Amino acid sequence: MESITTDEIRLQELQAFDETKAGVKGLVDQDFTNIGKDPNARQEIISKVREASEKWGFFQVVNHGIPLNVLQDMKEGVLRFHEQDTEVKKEMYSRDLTKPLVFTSNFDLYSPAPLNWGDTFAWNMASNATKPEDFPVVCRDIIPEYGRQVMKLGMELLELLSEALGLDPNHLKDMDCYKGNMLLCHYYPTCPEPELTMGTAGHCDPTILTMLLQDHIGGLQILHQDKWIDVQPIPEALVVNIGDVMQLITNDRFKSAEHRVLANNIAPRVSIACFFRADLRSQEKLYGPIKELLSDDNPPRYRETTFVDFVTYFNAKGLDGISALQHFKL
Ligand SMILES: O=C(O)CCC(=O)C(=O)O
Ligand SMILES: [Fe+2]
Repeated sequence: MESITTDEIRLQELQAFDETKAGVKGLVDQDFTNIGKDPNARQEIISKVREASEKWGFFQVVNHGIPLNVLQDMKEGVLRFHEQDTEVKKEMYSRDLTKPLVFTSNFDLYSPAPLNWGDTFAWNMASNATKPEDFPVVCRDIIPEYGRQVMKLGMELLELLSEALGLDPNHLKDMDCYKGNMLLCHYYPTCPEPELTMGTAGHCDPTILTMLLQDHIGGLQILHQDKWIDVQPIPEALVVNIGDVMQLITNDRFKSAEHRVLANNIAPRVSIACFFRADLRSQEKLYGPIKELLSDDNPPRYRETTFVDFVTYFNAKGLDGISALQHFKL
């Protein structure tokens, strides 16, 4: 099996935090040197991934093999895109998120939920309709390069997560959990009255998993045991969170963690989310609790759905604070 051979991976569990300040105090730092060379090291990573996915639904990965300069260039490229003149950006403006490349604002503009303070440039990575010259000139090289690297790392993670569930390493990949991936390049402008709104209101992701690169500004928080906890920026880290569809197919074993982004009046913030999901154009594949994980003591808690039905329901509902999973419960 292909595995990480040269790069160390350390997972930083969001484990110890200062409850009084509701911030992450000491991240427990696990050194995963030799993941590819040493089977014991790999097993140790798998057990850390399992623990974090069951308990938090969130973890940060460092020494993952994506070079720091690629992460840096990506954040700068996305900032350059969003800081262009509106006249330039409006060429790409659309509310149709199925297009290969779109610039949009408030995906849930017409839903009843409150509006969020942010814009997004989205790339449907699976669409082979995107030609290199279609990418905006200010980030033409870095977006596909980052996309390639984050996909590669994500495929490794799908293997680790499959193994963490006691399944064959290829199980999640064989379920096509990556064939409709989307890269969401967010920009949260400085907000004059941040107490009146949110960058992104509390939500879980309509994904299998999400891999997020955030800049140094901060504002991302996760809800854990009724407290909002800051996910402090680490320049070389990627934040991984379990999505709703992963919670559904693991029959609640892995947790889809609610998270939000605060608006701020200090500086604009950039983040890039890679949504791992199945191809939304496919109406055939059904996603329900994985049979191998079920037993008499663990009967299915959700009905089967197509990925597109899940996402359509999620988008129509908007970020109203109610889990989309409720709708799919048996
Ligand atoms: O901007 C962030 O840090 C998070 C974005 C997010 O939650 C999302 O794209 O689903
Ligand atoms: Fe999210």
